[in-house]
Order: sequence, then C-alpha cells, then structure tokens
Amino acid sequence: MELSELAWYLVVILLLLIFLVIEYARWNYGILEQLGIPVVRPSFIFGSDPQGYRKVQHLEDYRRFKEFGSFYGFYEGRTPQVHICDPELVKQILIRDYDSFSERKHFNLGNPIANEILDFQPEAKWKYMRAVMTPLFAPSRIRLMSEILQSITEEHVENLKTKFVSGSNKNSMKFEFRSYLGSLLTDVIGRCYLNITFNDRLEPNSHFLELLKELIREYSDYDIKHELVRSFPFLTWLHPIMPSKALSQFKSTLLNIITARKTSSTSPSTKKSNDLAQGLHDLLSKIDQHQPDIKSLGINENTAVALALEAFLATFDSVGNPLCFLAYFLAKNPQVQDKLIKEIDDVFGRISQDDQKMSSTENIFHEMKYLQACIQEMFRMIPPFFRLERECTKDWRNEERSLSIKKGMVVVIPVWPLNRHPDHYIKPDEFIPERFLNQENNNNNNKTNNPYAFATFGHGPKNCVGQKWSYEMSAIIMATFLKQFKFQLPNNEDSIKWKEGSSFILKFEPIALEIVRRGDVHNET
Ligand code: HEM
Repeated sequence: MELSELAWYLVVILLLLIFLVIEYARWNYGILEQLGIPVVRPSFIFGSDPQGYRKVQHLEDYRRFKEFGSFYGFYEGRTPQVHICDPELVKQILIRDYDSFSERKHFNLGNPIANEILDFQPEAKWKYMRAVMTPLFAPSRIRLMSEILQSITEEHVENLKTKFVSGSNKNSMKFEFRSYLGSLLTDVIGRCYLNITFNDRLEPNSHFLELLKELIREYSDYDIKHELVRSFPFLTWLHPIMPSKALSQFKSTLLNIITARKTSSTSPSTKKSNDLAQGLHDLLSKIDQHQPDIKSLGINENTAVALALEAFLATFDSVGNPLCFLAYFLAKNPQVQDKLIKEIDDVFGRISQDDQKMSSTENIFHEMKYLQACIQEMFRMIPPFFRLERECTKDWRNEERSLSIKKGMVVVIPVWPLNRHPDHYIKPDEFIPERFLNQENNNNNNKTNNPYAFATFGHGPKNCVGQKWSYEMSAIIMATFLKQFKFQLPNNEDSIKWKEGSSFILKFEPIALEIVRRGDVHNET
C-alpha cells in the first residue's frame, strides 16, 4: 500500500469517527420538538446550555421559566429533558402518576460508594434501603435528637459568648455563620447519629469537619468536563462527581466507628440505641450473614456507607446553607428580626427554666409560630437542592395541557422558579414570613396555598426522609442563637455572590455578617 493511499484511509477513518461522535452527541435532537413543546434551542453538540458551567444555574432556571413558561424542553447534553414548574403537573408526576415516574435518572457517579447513593438505586433496592432509613427519622427519634441538639446548640452559643469577652469589641463582631454552623452540625452528626463526641470538635479544623468540607467541595465544583460527560456519558471516569480519596477516608472512619460500637454492644451493660449508627450496624450484620434478599438486591458495605454519606452531607450542607440565608434575611429586615426575637423571648419567658427542662424541646419550639413562618419562608426562597429529577418509565400524557412525555425522557422540576411562581406568591422574590402565618384564612400575602408550589423537599414516595428533622434543627438552632445574639449587615454591605456551574446544589461565597450580643436577658428569668 502506498503512503498516499494509507493517508487517505486514515483521513476517511478519522472523518468517519468525527461523524459518529457528532451523530452520537446529537442523536436525540428533535425528539422534544416533535412533542410540540417549546424547546431551549440546542447548540451543535453540547445540548441546550453548552456554557452551563459558567452560569449560575438556578438563576438560569428562573430566566427560562420567565421566557418559556411552566414547561419547556431542554437538552442536557444529549439527554432530552422536560422542565416543569406547574404545581398541578408537579403533583401529578411526583404523586398521582408515580408509576410512570418512579425512578430517578441513573448515571455513573464514577465511584463505587457514590454509585450506591439511595436516590439513584433501582426501585426494589431503593424500597429496601428507604425502609432502613425511615425509622431513623421517625417522630420518636426526632424527639430524642431534638433534646441532644438543644444542648449542643447551647454549648456552642456559650462558647461563642466567650469570644466576645476575650475579643476587642465587646458588643459586636464580624461573623462567618457558615463556619460556625459547620462545627455545630458536625457535632450533630457525631452525637445525634453516631452517639459519639469527636475529640477535636470545637477546633475550627477538626478532622471530620475537614472531611465533610472536602466531600462537599468536590461534589459541587463543576467544570467544563462536566459538560463533556453530559454529551458523552461513557467518559464519566474523566470527571467522577465525588473525590475518591475523601470517600475512602470517609468509609474507613465510619466503619471504625461502627466496629467500635459492635465491640461495645456485645457487653450486656450497653443499651441499644436506635440511631443511625445502629441502623447501619444492623444492616452490615445482615450483609455479613449473606442474607438472600440483601444479596439479590446487590446491597453491600458501600450501600450502607452511602446511606450515612447522604444523611451527613444533607445535614451539613442542606441545613447549614439555608440557615445562613435566614441570618442574612434577618439582618436585612431588622423589623422581622425584632418581631422574631420578641416571640422567642416571650415563649422562653413564659416557660420558666424548670418547665423548660420538663417540657419537650419540640413543644417549646412549636409554640414559636413566627419562627416556623420564617423557616418556611427561608426554605421557599432557598431550596438547597434546586432541581428534582425523575425518569419517565412509561409514555405519559396530560390532555389538559397537551403535554406528552416519552419513556426514557427525564423530567426536571426547577424548584427555584416553582417556589417563586407568580400565580401563587405575591412579591415572590421578597422575604415575607407573614405569608405563612394563619394560612387557612389569610391569603393577603399569597395568592394560593397550593402545597405543590413548594418543592424544597420534593413530594411523594421519594420525598426527603429528613424533612421534619430539618425543620426541627433549623428552629432549635435559630431560636437558641437569637436568644443571645442578633444579626446585622456590616456597613450595610449587601451582596450575595452565587457560584457558577453547580447543577443541583446552591453554592455561594461566604456571606459577610456581624453579630451583636443581646445581653443575658434569659438568665435573669
Ligand atoms: C434543609 C435540608 C434538606 C433539604 C432541603 C433536603 C432536600 C431533599 C430533596 C429535594 C430530596 C429529593 C426529593 C425528591 O426527589 O422528591 C431529598 C432526598 C433525600 N433526603 Fe433530604 N434534604 C434535607 C435534609 C436532609 C436530611 C437532614 C437528611 C437525613 C439526615 C436527608 C435525607 C434524604 C434522603 C435519604 C433522601 C433520598 C430519599 C429517597 O430517594 O427516598 N435530607 N432531600
């Protein structure tokens, strides 16, 4: 074969390869248009948002909602998606027609532990694991954890008070609430879920805290490789979604804790506690015994580790982040903060210290109706997971809206615009806790009370297991903090800087705040 002939062959093969790659990336283009819904026009090969890693994605969702309305088509790389922000359709997809949308999109997260995360498991395995998780957040467990949480929060608040005494400024100081919450929530994970106290817990760089930060950082720092993987999913190995080193460190730390429990639980004096560590311990024992149902579902050690991983990250990040925004909203709206503080003082004032010990922690905080409304408004405005996803498992149609979704397509519910739907909320971009007071007969601030115009925790069988506990944590942490401190904006600086690229978790730069010490009003009662 002559050289020129070989060169021709190579050129043809190369062109053929390029053609196949392009065909592969564009394979599904046109499918959404055929359904007759408005579509965000795709680029040549990288789907509808080829520069997505450079944009703040939840704000993009809001912009598209304003441009296209309550549903529209979108190509995430090569995957056709239907984005839906209509509360009635949300209800139908997540609850009424669950059979047609029972799965989340399956994708390779590039690591054997990450691949076991509950959310992405096939239905039968998901059901089994969900049943392991649910009792760990049952009302009786939440009651117990609330008591522990209150004492943790009081301890952290006391510790913060000492910084005022030793600091140069006695009444106010710059304050990074997120890092304060980081060590508090690490303590919650230790004491409420694992029944242990981390030795270095009050140090800013505690080992476990650093590990959680590392897991979260990688989890959400997206880059251009992420876009590439969307168009060519077989390249996931190029861009694992979570860092393998931190994951294996997490696994060994967790298994050591569980093994220590195994050893101590053999002693007859040890009382069995039904916390998360116990749930994992029981599951691991069944895995060790090779129980047939566990084996057939493919449940292994990594499945148990992934369950803890999800609970820990949700506690650390999904509870911590909205609370930072609540602090910011309170600093920005001093009249709301004053009203809230008055309620907190009234309730604590009414219940004497002895009664506070007698009365369940839960009951005390449930008396704070304005606090509940502030928290509900915080979760409406700041949904830490800003997109829900379901895969269509059976062709589906809604006649009223003339909307068809085909098997294999992904439905995305963009929570940021849904929670701000102007048909349901008056002044949707403003922080107005009153909209959630006396809901039955007060529609002054909301146009409707449709529960599906709010999806921060999802809905239906696959909703968030930790929802109720997240409300409890938020209430206890905020009220205990506001008993002693107030938030304010430093020099009226007011800026939120969102991070670009994250495609389902809200990410932002630290929010500059100050705290002011309120004095020992409660200790005098
Ligand atoms: C503010 C805090 C939290 C928010 C906003 C939140 C939000 C969510 C959302 C949106 C989902 C998906 C729901 C759906 O697809 O319909 C979810 C699922 C889940 N959440 Fe949370 N979460 C929070 C805290 C927690 C906590 C504290 C835990 C446990 C300790 C937890 C455990 C889970 C689990 C296990 C799932 C998977 C449920 C399943 O697939 O069956 N979450 N969460």
